[in-house]
Amino acid sequence: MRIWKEQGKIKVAAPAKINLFLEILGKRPDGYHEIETVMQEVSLFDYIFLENHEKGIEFSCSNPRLTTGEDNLVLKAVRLLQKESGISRGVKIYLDKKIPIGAGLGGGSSDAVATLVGLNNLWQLGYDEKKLISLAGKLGSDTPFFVIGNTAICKGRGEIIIPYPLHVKYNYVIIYPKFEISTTTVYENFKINLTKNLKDVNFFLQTLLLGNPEKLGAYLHNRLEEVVFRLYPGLEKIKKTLAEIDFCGTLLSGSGSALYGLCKGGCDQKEIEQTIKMLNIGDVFVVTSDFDDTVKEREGGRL
Ligand SMILES: C[C@](O)(CO)[C@H](O)COP(=O)(O)OP(=O)(O)OC[C@H]1O[C@@H](n2ccc(N)nc2=O)[C@H](O)[C@@H]1O
Ligand SMILES: Nc1ncnc2c1ncn2[C@@H]1O[C@H](COP(=O)(O)OP(=O)(O)OP(=O)(O)O)[C@@H](O)[C@H]1O
Repeated sequence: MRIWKEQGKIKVAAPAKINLFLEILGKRPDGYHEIETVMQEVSLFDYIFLENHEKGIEFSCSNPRLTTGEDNLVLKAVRLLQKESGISRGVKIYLDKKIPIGAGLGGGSSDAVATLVGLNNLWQLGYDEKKLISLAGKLGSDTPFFVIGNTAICKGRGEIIIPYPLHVKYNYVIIYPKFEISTTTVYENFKINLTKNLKDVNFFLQTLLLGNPEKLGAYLHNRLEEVVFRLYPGLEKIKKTLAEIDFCGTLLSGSGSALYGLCKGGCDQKEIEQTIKMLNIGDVFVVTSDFDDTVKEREGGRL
């Protein structure tokens, strides 16, 4: 999370994530699926602005299509912290929504963690990373990852985080076909086939460390693709169209609907962006895995 003060308000940048690898190991007694996934933060952000407010909780959002009721993950995070800390002080929150909704990019989960981090600072709670991870785990399966961010292996239902710091940079182009997919629906329709040859995350991780996209492309893996493409055949067509573009590999992120292409070293991302925009298959986002200094400066450092 990148957090800083701007005009007396606390501003938190909430990054999106993509899944570079996702394997489903089985179904758990609690109804969730046991997964092994490699998540990567990318430079596409929502922004959360927080300031003290004497009149209770005031929440607004730049995207009118997104609920600002109690079912918004930002408010779920506020309620959780109020209960946990016993603080009933008011707060005014504005969500500048840029991450596509229901896209498999973790936007809601990232906003929830950005709210936890922002309030931890505003209310001077002094919660450490371990505490924030535990709180985030109460808000969803993808949420704990965003406390650590960068690159991480996530296990369990996704709440067990193993940081996997990379010192190499990869560039991606994300395509959002402008429709939401329910994560619940996807998992409910997934058919556990235990005979299927499960992919080995360790081999993927060794390749990831090399920093060679030409090598990594063939090892991108998302076990949810088969069920998502069965439910939404149009997405498989988009993936095939993207495969004709000069990427090292293309993959669905999470439960979709967003797909992404892994760019070759030294490729012209802006040119690729223009090419895809002409295909008119969705919104296009050019992103990177390494928020270099300019991005950090633009997004702010830690308070
Ligand atoms: C698809 C991924 O985005 C990959 O990163 C995540 O696994 C989903 O994470 P998430 O959106 O935070 O998921 P949650 O909001 O916790 O769960 C939504 C629904 O997805 C299903 N679910 C989620 C995670 C998981 N490991 N197994 C599941 O079966 C459950 O039906 C759950 O009710
Ligand atoms: N702050 C929020 N931002 C986005 N979606 C939110 C938010 N709060 C609640 N939601 C709801 O959560 C659902 C999933 O939103 P989100 O954008 O996180 O999906 P996603 O990117 O597919 O997430 P994941 O990759 O974790 O499955 C949507 O139905 C949306 O209405």
